[in-house]
Amino acid sequence: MLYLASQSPRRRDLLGQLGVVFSVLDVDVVEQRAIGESPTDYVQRVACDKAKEGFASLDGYKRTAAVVLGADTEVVLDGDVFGKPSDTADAAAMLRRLSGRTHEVISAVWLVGDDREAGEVCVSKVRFATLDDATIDAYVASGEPFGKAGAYAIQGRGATLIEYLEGSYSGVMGLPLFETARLLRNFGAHTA
Ligand SMILES: Cc1cn([C@H]2C[C@H](O)[C@@H](COP(=O)(O)OP(=O)(O)OP(=O)(O)O)O2)c(=O)[nH]c1=O
Repeated sequence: MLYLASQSPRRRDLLGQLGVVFSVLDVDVVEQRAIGESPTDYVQRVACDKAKEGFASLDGYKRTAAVVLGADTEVVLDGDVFGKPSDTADAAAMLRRLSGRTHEVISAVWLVGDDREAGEVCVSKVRFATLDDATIDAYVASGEPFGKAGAYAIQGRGATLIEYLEGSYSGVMGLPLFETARLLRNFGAHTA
């Protein structure tokens, strides 16, 4: 049985696109980058922690045949990791920094089974248009930035801020589907 350890509605929709049957587990992992931890190591670790916490939440008898998927997505600019904005000012500050620049979006997917684990990382580049204060304020006021790494959603109005994307659209949205499908296949997890 495949489980998705995530509260993100985007990840549910994206995993559904693969045609796999899965159940959702609610996990609540503390996302805190350790001192000296690289952005990639951090994203991988958090994805792995989510999958492990999901696996640990299963009743013992369900664990034998279980595969739990955890994922994490962060926006990285100049070595700084932008997670989900804490408030309006934080969201506006992130968008001001992303304005007119190219940043990376790192997404990791991790699978944890009874006695094994495997993961993949996907890095995409996103180029933002130069944004004036009025555009930033209006976008923040729309509410869309909240709950999204880097304070934008490529799948929403945020698309109007993006000049180009080099990489994986689904990866920026939170679950890189090419990598996820390959991982599930290699893991021997059932796909329909
Ligand atoms: C950059 C970007 C991020 N996001 C979202 C994907 C993730 O849901 C979120 C990054 O936060 P995450 O911590 O990766 O995920 P989450 O807290 O939403 O869900 P969970 O930990 O329960 O799996 O940002 C978009 O929806 N669109 C985008 O363009």
